[in-house]
Amino acid sequence: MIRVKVCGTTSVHDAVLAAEAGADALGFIFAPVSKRVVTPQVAREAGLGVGPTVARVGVFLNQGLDEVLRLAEAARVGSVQLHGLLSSLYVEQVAAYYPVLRVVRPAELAAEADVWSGDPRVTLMVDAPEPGSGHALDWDALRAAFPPGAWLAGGLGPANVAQAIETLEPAGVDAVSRLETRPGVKDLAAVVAFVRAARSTVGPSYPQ
Ligand SMILES: O=C(O)c1ccccc1N[C@@H]1O[C@H](COP(=O)(O)O)[C@@H](O)[C@H]1O
Repeated sequence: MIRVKVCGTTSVHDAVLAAEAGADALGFIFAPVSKRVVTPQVAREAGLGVGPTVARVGVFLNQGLDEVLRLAEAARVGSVQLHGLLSSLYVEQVAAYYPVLRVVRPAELAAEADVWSGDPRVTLMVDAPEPGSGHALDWDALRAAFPPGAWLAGGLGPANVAQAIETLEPAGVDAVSRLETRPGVKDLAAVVAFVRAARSTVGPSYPQ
């Protein structure tokens, strides 16, 4: 079944709404440059508010290893999502502590898929070059290179997520900017519609 992640959660209130809407995972952005940055304390409280079945993911952009591990621990997230220009060694070091969603641009996909193929600690997520911008990718152009088991992000929302899933059969989808009334504040109707639209698809045809 397709996994649905709602990213950019900045309050306990929005975390609970997304969980009740059926999200499998919530993303908490710890990149200081983001308009959706959240403190580890709020992320931790939000995690306690949604119960044990909703995964919590810490999201980072070009941040040092110590900072990633410190914030992830303080927030009690279960996995981390790594954006940016990062060496394989760095990703390995983080993966020694947390399962990693390694975010790559379409141009980097083939090389990164080679590096991480068969490594259960690292799952690829394909996103637009500027994370959190709401720009959708050209899914048809990605079709040949999209690896089984990879996740998809980039400009996904209620109106296009089903089409994206049907085209690429990702293992999971992730969105933020099309699910907001303003940066960092969730639009409940959009979150509900996004989860529903993603679930309306049949999901990946390969074994998970
Ligand atoms: O949204 C942000 O501000 C952000 C900042 C730093 C790293 C990641 C960020 N968001 C991620 O962007 C993608 C897709 O966003 P969108 O749906 O296209 O707006 C998603 O993976 C977010 O986790």
